[in-house]
This record gives sequence, C-alpha cells and structure tokens, in this order.
Amino acid sequence: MAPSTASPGNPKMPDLMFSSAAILGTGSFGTALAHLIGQKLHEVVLVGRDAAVVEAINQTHHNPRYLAGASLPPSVVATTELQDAVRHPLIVFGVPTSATRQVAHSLAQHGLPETTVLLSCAKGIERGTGDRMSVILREECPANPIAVLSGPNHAEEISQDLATCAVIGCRDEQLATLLQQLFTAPHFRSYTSDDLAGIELGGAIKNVYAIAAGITLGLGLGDNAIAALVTRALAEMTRLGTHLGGRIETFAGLSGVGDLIATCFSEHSRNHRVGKALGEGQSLDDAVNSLGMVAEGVPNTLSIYEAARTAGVRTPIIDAVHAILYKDMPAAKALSELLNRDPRPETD
Ligand SMILES: NC(=O)C1=CN([C@@H]2O[C@H](COP(=O)(O)OP(=O)(O)OC[C@H]3O[C@@H](n4cnc5c(N)ncnc54)[C@H](O)[C@@H]3O)[C@@H](O)[C@H]2O)C=CC1
Ligand SMILES: O=C(CO)COP(=O)(O)O
Repeated sequence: MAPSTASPGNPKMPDLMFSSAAILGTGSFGTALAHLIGQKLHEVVLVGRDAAVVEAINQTHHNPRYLAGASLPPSVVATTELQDAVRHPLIVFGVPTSATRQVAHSLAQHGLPETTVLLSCAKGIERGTGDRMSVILREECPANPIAVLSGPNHAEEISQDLATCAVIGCRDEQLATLLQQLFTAPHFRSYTSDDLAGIELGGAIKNVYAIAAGITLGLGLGDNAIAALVTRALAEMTRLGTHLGGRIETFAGLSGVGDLIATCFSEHSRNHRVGKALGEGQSLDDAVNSLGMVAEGVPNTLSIYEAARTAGVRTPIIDAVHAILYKDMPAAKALSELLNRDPRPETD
C-alpha cells in the first residue's frame, strides 16, 4: 500500500487520493462498496466476523451469503482481523448501527492512527442515547476525521453497476471532495454536504417508513395509499429530523426523500420486506428470521420512537409502526387509527 501523506496545511488530512481502504462488515453493503471502490483502489480489505464468508470471498471473489450477484475485483481481500484495518488511510463502517460503537471502540484499541478517515454508512441511531453514528465515532475515536455517506443505494443495484447517486457529509470541505472523488464512477455520482445530522437522520428515519410501506402493500392497499403514506412520511421525517438538528433542505435531498422513495417502493429493501410480511399476518420474529439480514428499521423503530417522545415531536406514522411491532397492535387497526385521527391542515 502507498500510504497517503499528510497535508502541510492540515496535518489530519491526507492530501492525495486514497490509495487503499478497509471496509468493516462483509454484509450486503460492505460487499457492494468493495465492488464499487475496489475498481478504483489497488487494495480494499473487507473485514468480517464470519470466517466462512471471509473464506468464500477470498476463494471465489463473490459473497454468496449476502450479495450473490456481486463480483469483487482482484484488489479486494477479506479478513477476520480488525487489526488489518488500521493500516489503511480510510475505514468505511458497513456494520449495523447496533455494532458501530463496539467496533469503533475496538478499532481505537488497535492503535488507530489519528489521520485515518472514518466514513459511516450505517442507517440508524443508537438506542438509549439517540446518538447518530458520526457522534458515536467522534466519542470513540475523538481525533479522527469523520464523514458519512447515504442516499438511495440498494446494495443489489450498486453491485450490478446500475446508476445511482449518494451524498457525502463532512464538515471538512477538502476531505469531502476527496471522498467525492473516490465515490465517483461512471454509474455512481456523489454530492457533498456539511449537514451530517440531516443526512444521518434521513437515512435512519426512512427505514421505519419502509416498514410502513411494506405493511401497506401486505394489507393489500393500493397505489393511492402508498403515495399518501410516503408523502405524509416525508412531512413527518422533516418535522422530526429538523427538530433533532438536520437542515430542512437535506430532507428534500438524496438521503431524505431519495432514500425514502428507494426503500418504500423497492422489493430490494429488507425493511420493506419485513413490513410486507407483517401486513400479510406474519409475526415480527418470523419476518426478521426469514430475512437473515439486517433490517435496521426494526430496532430503529424503538430508538427513533423514543427520540421523538423525548423531543416531544408529533410522529403518528412512527407511533403506528411502533404499536404494530412492539405492542402487538394488528396492522389493520393501526391503519384505521391513523386515518381516523382528528382532522388537521396539511402543512402545520
Ligand atoms: N444493504 C443495503 O442496500 C444498504 C445498507 N446500508 C446500511 O449498512 C448497514 C449494514 O447493512 P447491510 O450490509 O445491508 O447488512 P447485512 O445484514 O447484509 O450485513 C451485516 C454485516 O454486519 C456484520 N455484523 C453484524 N453484527 C455485527 C457485530 N456486532 N460486529 C461486527 N459485525 C457485525 C454481519 O456479520 C454482516 O457481515 C446498515 O446500517 C444498513 O442500513 C446502507 C445503504 C444500503
Ligand atoms: O438503505 C437502503 C438503500 O438505500 C437499503 O434499505 P434496506 O436496509 O431496507 O434494505
């Protein structure tokens, strides 16, 4: 690996294009990102905890367990050793939100250099603290430059080189531009922003609405119902997200309405699939177990519901999903209660 050098202007900033990277998490998104940036870097190390998945990646350059359609370039190697990540100038977090704090803590204990850039891609907030992932990374690795990436980015489509866009959130403009260069490909366009809160909150909150959209489908409702749901979900996401620190325009962007549309209308979305199973009458346990992958909206319905209650923000759709998932309310009853609330103006 040719390490990046530090900029004389900013000792924390690599002034060259990244030469290599580590991606934490050998799941769907980690694999899709390895496919994407593995074509641009001469070394990408995928770090996973499952030895069988790691071995399959190294032997076949595919990940049949999580993303069967993805082919991985020769630059991508997998390992179970977290220690291997710390020699790379960029570490991408592709583990679920529930694992981010513990993984970041372990990294810090493995001698993480202060110049290493940490890029969070997980979509959720921490239960109990309500912390966004970039806040957790700041707490666990206080000296490191931190950025986030989000948008309508189904792993299945990225790994097939199907076109999409993402937004990279970073307060350091120079670093944002470096990351934008790395996450640019003929089929992948990146934008930059300094609104980390807005980007992360949009990505987290939309997962709850993707479950709601799946429930709507599972209940056999039509296109009008899903369109109405997504529209009111955007209003609710914006109300809650701005209250929690995001900027209003960010919720109208890729990580807000963009990802909301992608997950509410796509069968690729695991959250959507869980919702559909619930709408069809399956139990939450059965729906999650048959998925075999992370559906962030399931734990995040709890963490986001709690954050909304603490903030005192009105969130009827999140409350309805919370009641279906965690209070055994039948989906049809939750829908009826949502529709029969007191009338109100559209824009208050
Ligand atoms: N799959 C997708 O299309 C996208 C996913 N994301 C986000 O990326 C994050 C990861 O999701 P996916 O890759 O889709 O999930 P996944 O279920 O496909 O894979 C999760 C990976 O994380 C690992 N993992 C789970 N718990 C762990 C722990 N405690 N410590 C270390 N590793 C652990 C698993 O072994 C697995 O390799 C989520 O926050 C998700 O919202 C973001 C954009 C798109
Ligand atoms: O966030 C995603 C696409 O942008 C993936 O959504 P799911 O986690 O619901 O599959």
